[in-house]
Amino acid sequence: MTTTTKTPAAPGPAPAAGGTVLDATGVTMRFGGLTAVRSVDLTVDSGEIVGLIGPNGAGKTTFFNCLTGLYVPTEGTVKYRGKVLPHRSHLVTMAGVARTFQNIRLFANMTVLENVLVGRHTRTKEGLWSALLRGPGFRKAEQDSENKAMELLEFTGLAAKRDHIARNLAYGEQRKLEIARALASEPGLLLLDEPTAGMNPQETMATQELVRSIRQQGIAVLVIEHDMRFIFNLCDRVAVLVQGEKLVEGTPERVQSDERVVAAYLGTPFEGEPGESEAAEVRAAETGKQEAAEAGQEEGEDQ
Ligand SMILES: Nc1ncnc2c1ncn2[C@@H]1O[C@H](COP(=O)(O)OP(=O)(O)OP(=O)(O)O)[C@@H](O)[C@H]1O
Repeated sequence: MTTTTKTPAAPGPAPAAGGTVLDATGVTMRFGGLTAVRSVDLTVDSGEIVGLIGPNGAGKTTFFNCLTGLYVPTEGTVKYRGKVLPHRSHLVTMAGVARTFQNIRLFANMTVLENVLVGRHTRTKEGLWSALLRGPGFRKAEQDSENKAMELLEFTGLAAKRDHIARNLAYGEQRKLEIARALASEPGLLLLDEPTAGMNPQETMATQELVRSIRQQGIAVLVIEHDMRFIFNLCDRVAVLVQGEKLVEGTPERVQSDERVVAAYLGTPFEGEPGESEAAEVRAAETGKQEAAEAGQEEGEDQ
């Protein structure tokens, strides 16, 4: 995979320097009796790449879904540039937050270019009548959109495949196309859900470079990924979710050396882990039983 940066697209207005782009406060998501995300606070600042990691089932994708209007959080608020985001995914995209999905969601039978053009629909102003009449305004808007889509295909290294059918692309290219399509909506914040899943090491490296280039375009990035090397090489800050709760947040160095994070990944309970108090009670009871049994055995031996 190659990342072409020579003709960088200019996706959307560059965010003002500094400041908070995303501000999620107390986000909780319950499904019946299951609390998938519990009171999570997370910010992403302008120009930042923030990583969200955690073991399988930790609640990462559920949290993304709460941020992007797919789920209405049971509690909590999500603000983008100081404004509460609506609970509708297309309105969230219009507000300036775009995302990719863990399971690639392309229009499989459409061309690469068409997929990116679909991503531009939130930014095109031409109405239904203009489209039906195909007047000069519509044709100009269409040409502008195509130019922008082509810039994004150059940017992601897919320009040569513009007329290929999406389903025929290699897996890594499909992931890049998802990113190009998300960028087409001119976001100020891009959420990537496992962008390197299924990629080989070269593709993963190229994706790392692509994400850096996206940041250079003035777009903040929040990324979920299981590939720790990718996360720790790329991110300015990393937050760790475990059983729906934010366990640790900090620089990659700090997170990497936190013994609670290591324990969470190895499946070893640690002090303060959700459910640890119950586990401690069970251990105490087990120890008590064992001591009683040993005492009984000693008594027997003494007799
Ligand atoms: N729509 C839903 N209805 C009921 N339970 C759900 C729903 N979505 C997610 N869950 C549950 O919420 C928990 C968190 O799932 P989620 O997919 O967010 O975790 P994750 O950290 O993204 O996991 P992975 O890394 O494996 O993708 C899991 O127990 C999951 O089964």
